Amino acid sequence: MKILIKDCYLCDLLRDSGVTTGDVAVEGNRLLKVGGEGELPLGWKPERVIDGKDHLCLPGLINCHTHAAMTLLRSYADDLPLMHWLEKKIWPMEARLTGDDVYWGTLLAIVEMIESGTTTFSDMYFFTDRVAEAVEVSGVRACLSRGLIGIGDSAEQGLEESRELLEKWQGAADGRISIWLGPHAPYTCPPDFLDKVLTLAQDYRAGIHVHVAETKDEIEQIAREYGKTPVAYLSERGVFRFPVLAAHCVYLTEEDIETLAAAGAAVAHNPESNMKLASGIAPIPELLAAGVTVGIGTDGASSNNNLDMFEEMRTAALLHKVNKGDPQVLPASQVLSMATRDGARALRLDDLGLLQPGYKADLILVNLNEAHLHPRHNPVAHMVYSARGGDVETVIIDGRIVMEGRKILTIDKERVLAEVEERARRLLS
Ligand SMILES: N[C@@H](CCSC[C@H]1O[C@@H](n2cnc3c(=O)[nH]cnc32)[C@H](O)[C@@H]1O)C(=O)O
Ligand SMILES: [Zn+2]
Repeated sequence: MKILIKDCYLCDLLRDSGVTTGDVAVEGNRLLKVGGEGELPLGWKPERVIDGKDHLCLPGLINCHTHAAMTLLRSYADDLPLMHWLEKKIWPMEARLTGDDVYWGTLLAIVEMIESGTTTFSDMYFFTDRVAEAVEVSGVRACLSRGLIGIGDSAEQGLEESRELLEKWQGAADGRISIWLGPHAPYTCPPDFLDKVLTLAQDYRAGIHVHVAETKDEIEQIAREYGKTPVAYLSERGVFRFPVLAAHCVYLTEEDIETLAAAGAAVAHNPESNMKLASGIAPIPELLAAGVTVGIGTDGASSNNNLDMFEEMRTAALLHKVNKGDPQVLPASQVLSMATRDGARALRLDDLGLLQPGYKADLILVNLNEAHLHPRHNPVAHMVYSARGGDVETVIIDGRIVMEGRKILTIDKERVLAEVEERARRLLS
């Protein structure tokens, strides 16, 4: 479809040159014209015109790390440290989830994400074929991995399911779905199991999405078992020969940071999950200084407890300022870039995360007609420090209008809420 958004505010994150106003033209799933950049062919006529006045147009936000269906476990187990939370609460409950539960829980997450301006998410969960179905019907973009745990009896099954996903879903839904491999963490993936994961990565040229160095416990456990850091353990197995998305990276040595930088690995920073589980503070300024690509993620809704990337941006900025005792750390434009352009790079999605002609048409319109977004001294800073997910008015993904006037057009939201309520009740009984 040909869409013209008229007279919106635009910011150029590439040049950080402030905010201008102009039109945005979309044709098919691509941006054709953005403000003064790009050309409309002679006689080009839009099929849809959207009034962009008093709205800021941004690239869709990219949630680099989540477990979407964990919306089902939102506030089921709070105020616990990671290992206790996982082993005593979450994993026993997850063992009861069915494929249908995961489908509806994922749809709930997608509703929440679209309503708060997220157009792409990177997921690690199970029943991933059902996650893919939810992505397909909802119109969102996603990188999906089947979480792989190498201890216990589901190890081989997880590998087999990953192979099936790579065969069936890689590039599916008009290219909106990518499949990654998801070895859960160093402490759940012994060396011989990691080797099998890497063989699969080699065969299918797939990337690796893994939790790394999340807690002090993990550092101690991996040191006890292997005499090295989690990053060194993964490195020695050859994990960093592949595209890597490393979630958390809270505890890193200088050498670990060098390893990540040299390998071109990307980090998914999840400040709210790290704060809520009291895991610690990731050395994000150090990673950025070393040239590592850092995206932002919410982690699952059971350790956050929402999927609002506006909140996550604000938390990221504030956390590192107070931690370093330096308000100049992580300025707003850099944080917005982490949630858009850098997120796209972390997920190895080309032509995404910037408003530039030729890029994929994933964009959001944020309504600036709210008290907390006035006056408009600096709309970019507003996005990080003042805006909320609920300010997002319109969402376009892959050139398709997925939400307009805050109404989601692809999913029956009432049905999703009802299904999830009923399933959550059954899970507890
Ligand atoms: N449990 C699955 C495989 C793992 S999927 C990804 C897993 O990561 C878990 N998870 C969620 N948040 C975190 C976190 O912050 N750190 C480590 N694991 C997490 C989540 O509960 C889920 O079990 C199975 O039975 O096959
Ligand atoms: Zn996680």
